[in-house]
Amino acid sequence: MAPTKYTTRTIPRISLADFPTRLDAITAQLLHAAETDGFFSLTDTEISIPDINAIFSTSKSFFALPDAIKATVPFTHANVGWETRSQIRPSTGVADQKESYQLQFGANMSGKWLPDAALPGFKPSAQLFMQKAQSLSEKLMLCFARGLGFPDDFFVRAHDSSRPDCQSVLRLLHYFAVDPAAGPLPETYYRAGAHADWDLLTLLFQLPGQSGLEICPGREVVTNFGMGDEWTKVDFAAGDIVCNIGDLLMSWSDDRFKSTFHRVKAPEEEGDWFGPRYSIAFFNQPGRDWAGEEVPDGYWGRVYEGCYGEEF
Ligand SMILES: O=C(O)CCC(=O)C(=O)O
Ligand SMILES: [Fe+2]
Repeated sequence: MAPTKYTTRTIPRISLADFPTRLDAITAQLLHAAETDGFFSLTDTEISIPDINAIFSTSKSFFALPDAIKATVPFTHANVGWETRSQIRPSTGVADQKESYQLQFGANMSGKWLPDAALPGFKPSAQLFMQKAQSLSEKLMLCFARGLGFPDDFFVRAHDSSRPDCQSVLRLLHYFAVDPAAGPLPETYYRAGAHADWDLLTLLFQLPGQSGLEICPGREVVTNFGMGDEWTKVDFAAGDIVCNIGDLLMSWSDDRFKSTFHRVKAPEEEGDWFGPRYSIAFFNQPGRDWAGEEVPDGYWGRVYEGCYGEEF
């Protein structure tokens, strides 16, 4: 594989400490990050390192099950369930080298939880973490709504997790180990091929040492999916939550905020992480019945078509 060209970009690290009293300052920092590289990391959030460790051990216990059991909760296009080596990215034309299990809050999960006997405690642990991710996301939604001059609860209502048709997703991810002795990997082998997320906003939980996440901001992309452009390895401290703007917030902000290409590169160079890689994404996606009726006057004409809940 042609070696990747790397460049340094500073990914802002934003503290959410004293959120209610520092709301304006935090909003200004979030807006700056959203307007530049579209990626930032959060520290001092309500999600603690023990919370993150707990969900990673819950996730690992799921992936350790035999495929025959995981296959009893198969992926469907409602974006729930388990898949393995099946997500084909337009950037690579082949499936990502991973398995994932997608969980939602609402009716789409019917039949997609394993029975408790198969994995005791999995469902309450996952649901508790989803509530925490939702609550943190709502803080960011408030800031972005203010920044855009929308009503404070504009994004929160569209992404309300109590809507029966809420589409937000917790995605547990497991990228397979690579044997460094097995020789060079095929050119198309990525753990996750380059893509932008199509949601409002993504929270990414990563384990220190399990590198691979890289970004390439859209305004600097001149080759297909940025494959030949300069990438930046995402660095983060233990407990930090890496966040990125999705296509929906880019469109709702009239392109002011940037949805950025990112990928998980296959390990190939010294210093890369060849072992199994676990990560967790929380995708904020509007309820299927949300139809944009709450967009403030004067704003709607500038927002792209095709960003109603049903179309996601
Ligand atoms: O695993 C990661 O670090 C990134 C995952 C990701 O970008 C995605 O699932 O959309
Ligand atoms: Fe992504």
